[in-house]
Amino acid sequence: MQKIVFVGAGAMAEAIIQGWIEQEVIEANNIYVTNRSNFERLDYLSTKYNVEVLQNKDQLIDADLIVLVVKPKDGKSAMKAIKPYIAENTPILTVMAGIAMDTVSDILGKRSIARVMPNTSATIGMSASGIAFNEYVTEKQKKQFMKMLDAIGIVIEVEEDKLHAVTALSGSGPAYLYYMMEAFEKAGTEFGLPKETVRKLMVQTIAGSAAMLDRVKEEPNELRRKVTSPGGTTEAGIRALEDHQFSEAIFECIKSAEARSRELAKSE
Ligand SMILES: NC(=O)C1=CN([C@@H]2O[C@H](COP(=O)(O)OP(=O)(O)OC[C@H]3O[C@@H](n4cnc5c(N)ncnc54)[C@H](OP(=O)(O)O)[C@@H]3O)[C@@H](O)[C@H]2O)C=CC1
Ligand SMILES: O=C(O)[C@@H]1CCC=N1
Repeated sequence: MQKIVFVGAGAMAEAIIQGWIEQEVIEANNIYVTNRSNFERLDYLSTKYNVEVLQNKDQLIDADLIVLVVKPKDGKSAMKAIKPYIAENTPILTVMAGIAMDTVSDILGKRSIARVMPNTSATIGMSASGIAFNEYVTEKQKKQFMKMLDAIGIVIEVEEDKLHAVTALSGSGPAYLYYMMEAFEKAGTEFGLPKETVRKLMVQTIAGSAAMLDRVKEEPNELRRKVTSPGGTTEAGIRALEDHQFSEAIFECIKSAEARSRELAKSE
């Protein structure tokens, strides 16, 4: 990849840019960034990561890849604005939640399109991404896309329709876990521990539990059973979670996010 242009320069663009640079997917000076109007933000990215700022749209013509990473509501206008300047066969990687690849090709023309749902842990090479491809993506391009996404975490190919579920689970997922951390920190400090102590204990507990699930190949309920002594503390804690409909709350969380992703797809 010689030249990648990011259309959109917000949180997710930065996460991917940082990940690609750190994982040496592409050299910083081959990455170009553009946005709608926030020039300070472009300055910040160019100073922090040594990426180039797109000076005018004529520079889109020789891009090897265009990454669309604007909010879904801005997707159509962003695509219409670049359409007259891009080459006929430049592949597109769209990171926009809820916008179908058909919508992208309706505006930008028939071409190779990959649609990915990463998450912000791409920043540290730990994204969990789902990806779908349209019919114009060649096997060679598919391999290239998979390699690029693999460099910033793990990537799993799914049918495009299933990206709504991926968005609800792993796209939004970091926010749920940060929300849970906020609750642990609030509870832990109320019981007399310094916030920093609670953070260290819980970060390690979450990382350790995730690593156990990944490595020991046992089901979550089996691992849970091994922690739960009859009549002990864990049992008391789990009972309180059940009393407060923990499983139902998680189900509603995923259901609401998945439904919202579908709504966004309809409204765009
Ligand atoms: N944040 C996350 O955790 C994840 C986000 N996503 C998806 O990534 C996309 C971007 O999200 P995020 O980075 O959080 O959003 P941000 O609001 O942080 O960034 C949006 C960017 O889009 C730019 N923009 C808006 N309109 C245009 C336009 N017409 N032309 C060029 N650039 C434009 C904005 O520029 P300006 O500031 O100048 O207005 C800004 O740089 C969304 O579709 C989201 O669904 C996917 C997975 C995870
Ligand atoms: O909240 C959102 O809409 C985006 C998609 C996944 C994470 N953030």
